[in-house]
Amino acid sequence: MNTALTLPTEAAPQTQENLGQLNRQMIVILDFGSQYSELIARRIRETQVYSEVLSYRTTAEHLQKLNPKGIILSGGPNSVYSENAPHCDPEIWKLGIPILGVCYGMQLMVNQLGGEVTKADRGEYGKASLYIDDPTDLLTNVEDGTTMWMSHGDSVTKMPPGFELLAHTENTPCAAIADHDKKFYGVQFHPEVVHSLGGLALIRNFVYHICDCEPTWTTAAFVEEAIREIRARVGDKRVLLALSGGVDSSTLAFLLHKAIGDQLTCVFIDQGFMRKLEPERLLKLFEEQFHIHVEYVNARDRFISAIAGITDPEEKRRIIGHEFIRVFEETSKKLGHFDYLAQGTLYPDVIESADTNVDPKTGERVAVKIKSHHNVGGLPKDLRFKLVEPLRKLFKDEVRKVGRSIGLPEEIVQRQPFPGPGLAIRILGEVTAERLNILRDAAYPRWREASFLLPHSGSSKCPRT
Ligand SMILES: Nc1ncnc2c1ncn2[C@@H]1O[C@H](COP(=O)(O)OP(=O)(O)OP(=O)(O)O)[C@@H](O)[C@H]1O
Repeated sequence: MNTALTLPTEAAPQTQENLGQLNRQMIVILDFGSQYSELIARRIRETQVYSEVLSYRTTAEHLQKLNPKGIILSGGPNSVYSENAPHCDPEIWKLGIPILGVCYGMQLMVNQLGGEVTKADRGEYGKASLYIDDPTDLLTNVEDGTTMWMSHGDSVTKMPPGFELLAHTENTPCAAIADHDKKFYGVQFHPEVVHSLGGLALIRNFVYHICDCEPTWTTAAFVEEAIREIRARVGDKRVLLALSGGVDSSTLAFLLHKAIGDQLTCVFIDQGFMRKLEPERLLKLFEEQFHIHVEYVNARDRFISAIAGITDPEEKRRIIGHEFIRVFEETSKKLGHFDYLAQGTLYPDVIESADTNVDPKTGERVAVKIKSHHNVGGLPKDLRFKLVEPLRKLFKDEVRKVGRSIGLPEEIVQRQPFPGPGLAIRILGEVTAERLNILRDAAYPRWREASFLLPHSGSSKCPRT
C-alpha cells in the first residue's frame, strides 16, 4: 500500500536539493529504458565514483552544466530503427566528454555517428566468450576469452568513421569498439551484470583511466557533506521524524542527530503490530544508549479497534495507513511547531516514482509525487512541512554503510525488512490481541528474548509486547 505522498506545493521544489553531492565528480547514465540502468549506477558507485541516472531526453546543454566526467548510454528494449525509439540529443557528441554506449546505447552511438546497425541473423542471449582484439584502453586487464553477458537482437555491422575494433564474440563481430581520440566507446554486452566476469574491470577502466575520475564517493565524505548540508538547510529550526526502527529512518535519525542534535524530534508510533520486544528495544537503543529523544506514542488499542472484524489484507493496510496519518498528525500538533519533516526517501524511490515526471528540458526525473512510505503517505496539506531528505541520493546498501559508519548498531543495519502494518498483515483473517500474542511468541526465539531482557528489563516507557 504505497500511497503517493502529495506534498504541500511550496515544499516540492525543495525536495530536489541534492544533499551530499555538491562539487562531486560524476558519471551520468542516460536511461533508455533498460532494466539495468540502476545497476550500472550501482556498479559505478562501487568504484567510489558518484553516478546518477537521468532520462535519455536530457539535453546536451543541461549535461554541460552538470559537467559529468563521463556519460554512459544504457541499454534498452528498442531497436534504433523502430518507430518511437528513444534517441539522445545529437549535440552530446560535441561535448568533449567520454561516452560509453552499452548494448542499445552502443547501437545508438553507431547509428548517430554514421555506422550501421542491422538485425542480426541470430540474436545473442546469455553468456558469450569475448575475444579481445585490442587489449589496451577500455579492455586493459580484461582477460581474453572472458565471459560477458549478451542480450541483443540487432548488431553493429559497420563502425562509424574513426572507430576501431576492440573485441568480438563468435556471433558478434563488433562486440566492443572505440574512437580513441574522441573517447567514445561501445560494448554490445552488459558489463554491469554479475555474469560478465570482466565487467567490473571494464567499468573501472572507463571510470578511472578514460574519464579520469578519483574515488571520491566514500561513505565518510557523504556523511560529512550531508551533515554540513543539513545544518545549512535547517538552521536553528526544528525537525520532525517518524521513526520506525527500520534501517532507513534509524540511519536518518542518527544522521540528523549528529547534524542538529536536539532540534530533532523522533516520533515512534506503537501500533501494536511490531514483533516481540521491538518497541522496547527501539526505545532502549535510541534513548538510553544513544541519547536520541523519542516521543513514544502508545496507540495499540486505537489501531486494533480500527481493524476489528476486518479480514481483507488490503483493507487492513488502508485503515492502518489512514490511522497512522491521523495519529502522526495529532502527535505533531501536540509537540508544537516544526518547520521540517525528515523523510527516508531513497534513490530508487526517486528514480522509480519519477518515471512519468521527466522535465522535458533538463531530463531530470522530477519527483513531483514521491512514492512514499505508506505510513506517512498522504500527509494533510495543512501540515505545511518543508522536507529534509538527506538519503535521497543513496541506494539501500549505501544507507546501510552510512548507518554503520555513524554508529548504528548492526542489529538495525542488518534488520530484516518489515512492513509498517507488520503482524497485522501476517495474520490471515481478523487480527485479535490473542492472535498477535501467539504470532509474536511463535516468531521470536526464546534465547533472543532472554539475551535482551538480561541484565536490562526494557524501556519503562512502553508496556511489554
Ligand atoms: N511505527 C512507526 N512509527 C513511526 N514512524 C513509522 C512507523 N512505521 C513506519 N514509519 C515511517 O514510515 C516510513 C516508511 O515505513 P516502511 O514500513 O515503508 O519502511 P521503510 O521504507 O523500509 O523504512 P524504514 O527502514 O525506516 O522502516 C519509515 O521510514 C518511518 O519514517
